[in-house]
Amino acid sequence: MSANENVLVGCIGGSGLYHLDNLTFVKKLDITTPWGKPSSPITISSLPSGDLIAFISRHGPHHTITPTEVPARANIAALKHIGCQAIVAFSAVGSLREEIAPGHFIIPDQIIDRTKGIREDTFFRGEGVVVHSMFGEPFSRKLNEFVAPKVEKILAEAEGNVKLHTGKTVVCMEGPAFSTRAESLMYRQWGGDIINMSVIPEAKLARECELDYTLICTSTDFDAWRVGEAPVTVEEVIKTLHTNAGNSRAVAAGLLQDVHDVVKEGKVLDEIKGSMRFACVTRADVQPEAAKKKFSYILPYFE
Ligand SMILES: CSC[C@H]1O[C@H](OP(=O)(O)O)[C@H](O)[C@@H]1O
Ligand SMILES: Nc1ncnc2[nH]cnc12
Repeated sequence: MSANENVLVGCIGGSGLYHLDNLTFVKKLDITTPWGKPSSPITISSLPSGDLIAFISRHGPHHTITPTEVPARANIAALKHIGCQAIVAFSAVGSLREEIAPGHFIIPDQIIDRTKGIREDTFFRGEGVVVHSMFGEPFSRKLNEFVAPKVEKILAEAEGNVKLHTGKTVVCMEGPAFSTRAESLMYRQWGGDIINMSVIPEAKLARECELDYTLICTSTDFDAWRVGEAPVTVEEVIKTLHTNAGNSRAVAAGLLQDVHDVVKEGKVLDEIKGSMRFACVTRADVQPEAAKKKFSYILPYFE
């Protein structure tokens, strides 16, 4: 790669966001990880400065992968393996709150996991090695705090003066069907503010790889909780998806250089980097060699 240096920042695009703007294409990487192939080839592009950014389309370039089937382990492992230290992911979400209107942006800081246990949500299962990552704060607090004011400023300058909400809780459901009214109302009582189908296991796997992970969400609908109004449909989601994707591209274009720079300086990494060093309960001398080799793809402690 005609690199200024490594690819330090990975970007994952969600529904409606299948490419980024204001970048110069460098190459596509067709990687196979020990956990299979990512959702899409990884597009490596350069920012105007020459610094490199990696991009993966979560549901594939033509949206052919369901939320349950997203190869999240391969996506995260591939980004880690090529040198990424931080991930800026995007997601289209439903709103569980009156004040979060379609079109608004949200950077959540908590997750309620309502997936059904059918997704591969850890690198450490079936390998004879027991690892427990810390996940009390599922997003990178420092990266969230770094990006929020920048996103707010970019949105204030964008058409429509789009609002940004921070400090919210995202519910992650299995799908693919949307929630029932009863579920939607229950999520509100639980403290959920927005809902999607993709933050789990992405956030867990990013943590297992010691990646700083932030999720920039765009609201597309009011889910199913508003009594007297029709529950969400794909038709409704698609109505706002296009505008939201345009705004997400503007956010990415205005944000990624700053994220790259702060990651390069090591400023946002001091909490999560190193967090897996003592997460393994299984003694090194009883860890199977094959497992160690596999894990060395994503973490230095198994080398
Ligand atoms: C198209 S509506 C449901 C779908 O949209 C969101 O995808 P993503 O998070 O990748 O933007 C949501 O999580 C569901 O997968
Ligand atoms: N209402 C909703 N529920 C789950 N995921 C979504 N993505 C966009 N809107 C959604």
